[in-house]
Amino acid sequence: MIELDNVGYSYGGAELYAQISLTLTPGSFHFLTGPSGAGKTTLLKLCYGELLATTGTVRLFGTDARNYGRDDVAMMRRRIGVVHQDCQFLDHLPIAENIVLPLKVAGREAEAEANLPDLLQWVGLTDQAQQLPPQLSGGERQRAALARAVIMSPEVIIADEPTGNIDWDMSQRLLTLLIELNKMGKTVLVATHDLNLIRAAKSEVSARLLRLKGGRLQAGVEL
Ligand SMILES: Nc1ncnc2c1ncn2[C@@H]1O[C@H](COP(=O)(O)OP(=O)(O)OP(=O)(O)O)[C@@H](O)[C@H]1O
Repeated sequence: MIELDNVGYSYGGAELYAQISLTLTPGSFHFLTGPSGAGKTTLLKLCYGELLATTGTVRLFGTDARNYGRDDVAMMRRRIGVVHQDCQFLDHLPIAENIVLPLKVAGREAEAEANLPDLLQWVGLTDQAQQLPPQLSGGERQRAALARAVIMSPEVIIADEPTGNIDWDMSQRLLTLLIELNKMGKTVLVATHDLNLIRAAKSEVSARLLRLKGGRLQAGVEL
């Protein structure tokens, strides 16, 4: 469903990578690791169509990412839920409003009201629903960001360092949620520095480890 074929990317200077190939098949679970600055966030952005490859081809749901028009790109992005590194909430809106915002923007208010209680319960934030994002802990914010990412029922979940600033118990809780999503059939791609998290996942899910280093993507790396 997401396919990178000999992809290269440059922000204008030197090439960050050349000839990266990767296929995310439906229902797969991948961890993406590698040193800071290796280009993990950039690679994720290529995978959800936020950036276009400088060379090579990215196919999203069978279509070359370059061929998505403005309307199609909005539709395509609803099929991919993204948990951003910094969560990107609107701080003046209660967390519940932030979570349902994508559905409301899509004009699906009734669905937003109907789905919210179950979703809040799933991420364990029922009691925090009316709090503003700055009032939540790091772990709560990440779980809220995951709830927002899944509210449109996407087929793919992409998470960028979802456990970056949270403690181990919270990290494991978030990992459990990601594994549950994968067991429901969602395709999951998680960028992380946290090798303990990857080790913890190994006994729970059949995950593939990708390592980005020196402009190369190694697949199936052992820890
Ligand atoms: N918008 C941008 N313009 C120019 N250079 C950028 C931009 N975004 C990222 N870079 C550079 O591209 C390289 C890769 O950045 P990226 O954020 O993808 O790495 P990363 O592996 O996710 O790093 P980290 O683990 O620290 O989050 C870095 O050298 C970064 O400075």
